[in-house]
Amino acid sequence: MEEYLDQLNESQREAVKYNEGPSLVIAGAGSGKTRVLTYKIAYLVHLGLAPQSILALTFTNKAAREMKERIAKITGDQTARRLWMGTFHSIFSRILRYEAEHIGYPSNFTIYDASDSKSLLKAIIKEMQLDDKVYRIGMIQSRISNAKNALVTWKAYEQSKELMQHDIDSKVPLLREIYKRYQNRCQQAGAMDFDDLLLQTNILFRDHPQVLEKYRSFFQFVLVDEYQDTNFAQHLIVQKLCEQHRRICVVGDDAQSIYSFRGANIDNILQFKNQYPGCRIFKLERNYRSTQNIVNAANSLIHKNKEQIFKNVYSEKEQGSKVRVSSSYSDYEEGYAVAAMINEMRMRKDYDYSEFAILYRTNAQSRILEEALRKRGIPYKIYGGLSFYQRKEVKDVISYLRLIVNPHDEEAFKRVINYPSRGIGDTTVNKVISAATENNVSLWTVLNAPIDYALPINSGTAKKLSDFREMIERFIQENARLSAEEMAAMVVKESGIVSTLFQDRSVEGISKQENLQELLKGIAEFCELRREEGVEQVSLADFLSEISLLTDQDNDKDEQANKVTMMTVHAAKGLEFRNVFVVGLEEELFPSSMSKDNPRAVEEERRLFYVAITRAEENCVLTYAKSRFRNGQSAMCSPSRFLKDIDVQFLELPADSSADTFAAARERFERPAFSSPFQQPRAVEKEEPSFISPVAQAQQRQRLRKVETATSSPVSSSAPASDLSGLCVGAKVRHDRFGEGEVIAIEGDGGNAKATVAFTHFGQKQLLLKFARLTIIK
Ligand SMILES: Nc1ncnc2c1ncn2[C@@H]1O[C@H](COP(=O)(O)OP(=O)(O)OP(=O)(O)O)[C@@H](O)[C@H]1O
Ligand SMILES: [Mg+2]
Repeated sequence: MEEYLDQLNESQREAVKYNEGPSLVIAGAGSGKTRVLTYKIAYLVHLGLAPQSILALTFTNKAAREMKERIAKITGDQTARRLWMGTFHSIFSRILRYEAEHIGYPSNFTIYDASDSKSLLKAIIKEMQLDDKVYRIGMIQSRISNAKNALVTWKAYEQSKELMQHDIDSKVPLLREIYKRYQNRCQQAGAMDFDDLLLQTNILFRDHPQVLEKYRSFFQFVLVDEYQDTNFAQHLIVQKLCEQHRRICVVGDDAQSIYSFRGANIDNILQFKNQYPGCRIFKLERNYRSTQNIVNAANSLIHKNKEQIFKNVYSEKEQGSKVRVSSSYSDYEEGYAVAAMINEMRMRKDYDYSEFAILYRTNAQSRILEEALRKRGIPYKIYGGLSFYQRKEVKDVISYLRLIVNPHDEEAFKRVINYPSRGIGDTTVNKVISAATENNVSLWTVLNAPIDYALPINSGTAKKLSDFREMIERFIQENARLSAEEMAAMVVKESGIVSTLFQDRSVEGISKQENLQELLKGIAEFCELRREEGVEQVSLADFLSEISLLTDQDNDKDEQANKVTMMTVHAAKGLEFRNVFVVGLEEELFPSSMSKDNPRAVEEERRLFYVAITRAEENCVLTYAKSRFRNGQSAMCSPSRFLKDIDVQFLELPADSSADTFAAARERFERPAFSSPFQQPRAVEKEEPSFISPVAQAQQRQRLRKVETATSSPVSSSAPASDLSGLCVGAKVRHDRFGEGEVIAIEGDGGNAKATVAFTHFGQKQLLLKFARLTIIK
């Protein structure tokens, strides 16, 4: 019965079978940590532990799903389904729904997503008449979030002298008042934001020992994946559940701790053995994911970090290709080069598109890459960015559904009170909000008794408000007997959404209609799935709680599709692909400009790069561009310092830089910024991406030209190389991308002729005339 354990190596098997106390598996990427966790769960079930008494916490819903599928293969479906397995947020939101009454929330509480929180904060800052350039939403949101993840409630915040001083020093003395109002408003609306799910669980366990006791004895075994990225709030929940029975197993890798900006604390894993004296520590050394070259390249990189637990990681797979470094002239060319390489690699070996991933540091990089893939006809899917449920037309419908389940939901209320337009203007809505705030009640409560709350409105407006209220009440009544899909169909019809949306015959309008249909289809499929699981009446509340916790990594509408995956490195944690491109390896981008001067932050960026490289099984390509369009202008960039951290013997460098010249460039990088060869104004020299065969290069050049003539993107031009015979120093010229400027020097001749031009908006650039496509204007 235990033959599945043969699929593990000796150290993994030992870690799985150890069952005499707390254990920690700490090991490098790809060494089978997640696999150990998965098999350990199956093993525990075989030992006789009831599956519902096992709690397994993962970093994404996707990881939980994959683990469950794997376990189901060993233990059977029925068993796997009963496990408590999911992200911290999804598991504890479930528990909070059962226990909501203890902490003053309704069990049908709404979960505010980041944009709901933002919208509420915006409203509060406006009501308090604060300057939103000083009280910047993003900053306020992250400071409140950090406070919550450190378990600082608004009351504790208000009483803390240190925090008060910190706020005064950073010129936002009223932050604590914002936090207080925000929290009160969430409470009035019966809503929790993501961070509340962890904070409120902690409050629940702290203030209600009998509840804690119940879950302590309920969860007989607790397992946590990616433990290095837990924050204080998560860490404490786990500790509370396990400190008595000590049946806990966590796995992680300090070298992959990449979420400190969200309060993750690497000490949680480093201190584990002190917290659970006598705990067994298992180390796994063999990497099963990647070729030797990839593992060695990643090792040589991470060893540059000062703070780390030393680990020996090796691969017994083939040596494989070296990690390739490719440079491009610009971010646009980087995109084309990646697309060309994907096609080339597919020609050489029969890879599916789904076996490629493009990883970037920031979501903003995806647009240019997408454009390049689209032009090459390469199918792709993007994780993160604006998810389906964030699109306006989809979120509008969802807001109706949220209001039906919880009519006190303020953000949902504000979205739909005048959508579709029913003549209820902002002035009226603001009156409702003021009355609600003054009386500490929800907007819905005011709507139900406008006279009691002395709402200053005329009879016409009063009628419109009461029509809206009646409609929502009717929906609420129907919701008691209809399924989620029937309810959604009724809402879009009777609220007037369908007739409003379907009047719009523009391309945009049609795409909105399609999204609406897609949403209805999604709800129907969800109901169908639940019915198959035996749920008779699938409620709206079920559907909403399912979608409210989808994370960036869960955009799996076309998970099975044969498409290239595009995502941030953060989102790629724990995943693996045969071929990985890590793009934008430039200073100011990777490491990011925010981290570059802070040694600890640079170490975290280096860990992030380590995560990126170690996703690759067979091929890993690292690319950088020499110029990139950022903040409205094209700027020169230098290759990332991390490229020189990798031992050169595991790299294949660009054709334009032999190992030596590359090393020289890297050395120069250490000197003042302007001395880097890549920062000199060598702007428009074209360079082909490296290591593509000459034939492919020629084809690519031809295709690039075709693409350039076919598009109107800022980098391209439809003008053929111009007649520059009259070009002289002092001439006024126009360039497609850089605009107007004056020639200040000309040197070289024939194909090598270059002009130095001082552009009005882009500064001085040296241009290779055969490519530059300048027009003389004076
Ligand atoms: N003993 C083994 N035999 C065969 N394949 C294995 C073995 N152990 C792990 N693998 C495979 O190696 C790959 C990496 O394993 P896994 O994802 O569990 O590593 P990990 O340590 O969790 O990596 P990460 O640090 O990136 O999360 C997976 O494809 C896994 O199935
Ligand atoms: Mg893993």
